[in-house]
Amino acid sequence: MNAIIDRVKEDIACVFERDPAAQSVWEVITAYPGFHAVLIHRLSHRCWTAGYRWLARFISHIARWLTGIEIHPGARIGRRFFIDHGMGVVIGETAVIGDDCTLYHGVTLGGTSWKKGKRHPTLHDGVVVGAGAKILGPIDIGEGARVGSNSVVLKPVPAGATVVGIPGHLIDPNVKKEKAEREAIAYRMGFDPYGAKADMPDPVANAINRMLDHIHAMDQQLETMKKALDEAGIHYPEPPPIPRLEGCEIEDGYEHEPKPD
Ligand SMILES: CC(=O)SCCNC(=O)CCNC(=O)[C@H](O)C(C)(C)COP(=O)(O)OP(=O)(O)OC[C@H]1O[C@@H](n2cnc3c(N)ncnc32)[C@H](O)[C@@H]1OP(=O)(O)O
Ligand SMILES: N[C@@H](CO)C(=O)O
Repeated sequence: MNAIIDRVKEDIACVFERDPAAQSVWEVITAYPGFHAVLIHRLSHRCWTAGYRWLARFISHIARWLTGIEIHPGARIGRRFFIDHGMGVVIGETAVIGDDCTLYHGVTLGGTSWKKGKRHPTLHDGVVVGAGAKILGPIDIGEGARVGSNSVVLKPVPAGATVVGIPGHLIDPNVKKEKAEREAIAYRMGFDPYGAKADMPDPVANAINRMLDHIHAMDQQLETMKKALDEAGIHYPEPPPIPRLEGCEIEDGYEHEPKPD
């Protein structure tokens, strides 16, 4: 019994970690359909595994009425699972969800086949699935991966990756890094990197972009040379650290000044 209470406490605590709108424990207990759905699923799943299959289905059907969230009682769900908002979430029979996963409303963990057997996705620990996303088929979504809202994901996603779009494609971390760098430089020079329209080229931005391309090419050449020297066992003096501006935050290895509102 204590173990059950501890789990419920965890289910409540994780809402505060992942929803800035959460006000109080009383609010979570009384007004969070995702919390209700998970609680009822834990009961229906027990009935399912104990062989009371109709009862399990009936309980999950009642939960669907109450919350707008449909979780098949056969689905295996880990600890601290949070469904925010919840309406329209559908989780199939053979879905497996690890610990600390989060779903938003409208998410489907669905199948693409009419054959029995494993046909729904497996979400590893810490996966976040954005509103309206559909993950279809017996595919693995790796630990800590993020699925963008409204994506349709049909292929496995590696741990830590972010996937967006239809069909889902991975966001290239290098492209993201480069974008952050361009933004940081643009803000430092006092202009909005999103201000210039595509049909009105900005000569300053173009000049900076060309400089950045050049710096990237040099970076890559230096990396290749360092690697070759390392492989050949040739020692070289460590380069001095890159000077950082005071007060800047470092993210992804780049300096960021606070963005203007
Ligand atoms: C009431 C409520 O608030 S309910 C809460 C609803 N919120 C959600 O469902 C959150 C889901 N989160 C997302 O969709 C996020 O966009 C994430 C996690 C996929 C990506 O976030 P970040 O890693 O910060 O990526 P970032 O915003 O820098 O975008 C990277 C690229 O992906 C694109 N992108 C981001 N999200 C999506 C999406 N859902 N679909 C298509 N493209 C997307 C961006 O446009 C950008 O492309 P660009 O480099 O060509 O400009
Ligand atoms: N509940 C989350 C998403 O809507 C927030 O308020 O940010």
